[in-house]
Amino acid sequence: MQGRFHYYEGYPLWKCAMPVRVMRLLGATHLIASNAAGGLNKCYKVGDIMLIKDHINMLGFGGNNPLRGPNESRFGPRFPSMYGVYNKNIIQTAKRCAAEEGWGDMVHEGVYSCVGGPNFETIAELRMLELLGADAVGMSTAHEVIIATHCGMTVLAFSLITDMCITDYETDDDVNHEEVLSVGKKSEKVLKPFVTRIVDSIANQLQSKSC
Ligand SMILES: O=P(O)(O)O[C@H]1O[C@H](CO)[C@@H](O)[C@H]1O
Ligand SMILES: Nc1nc2[nH]cnc2c(=O)[nH]1
Repeated sequence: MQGRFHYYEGYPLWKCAMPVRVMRLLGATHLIASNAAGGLNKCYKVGDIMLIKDHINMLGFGGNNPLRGPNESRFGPRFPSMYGVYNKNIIQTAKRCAAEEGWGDMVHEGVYSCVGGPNFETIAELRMLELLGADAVGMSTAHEVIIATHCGMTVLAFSLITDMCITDYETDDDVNHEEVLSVGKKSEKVLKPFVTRIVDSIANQLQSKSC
């Protein structure tokens, strides 16, 4: 997909995530999701990549979930497990691909927190997310991953850290969407070969399994 639908645009979550079900029906078995996110982990730098090992779905705490409503059992069960959603083998594959390209130092593993947006978070909200164990924050991905997991897809997701979240009141720094877009654009030269390598590697693994 080029781009995605967001909750803040006014769509319900099931609609934001519907393209994932379409891809599944077309035969896709794996979802590779990417996003732009603000870095909460102080070890991260702008332009780094965070392989998502787990998420905190802030929208879900309030009962807003893409699976809300009658369960479509042709896709999956009513109460899907969310343990091991982010496939550990593929995370290792992605790390290996990064190391082979010499990008090992800029690739981390962390927890993504999904908020509703469209406003960026307050400093107090960011501090809370940090306390909860989040390493990065954004306004997407969790609902797509829930839908992919429900219908049995294998998931890799990663965040491009486009800005570092501000968690102190003594700064004049600010966050803005232009910065997010510009870091995204600049990182294309890393992200394209990174994803291509991962896809090749997954395809090779699948092929050798089927032999
Ligand atoms: O998560 P993606 O769609 O990559 O984009 C992130 O960047 C936008 C904010 O600048 C928000 O849409 C946020 O979710
Ligand atoms: N703080 C913050 N930075 C971002 N960069 C991209 N998305 C986000 C977000 O949701 N919050």
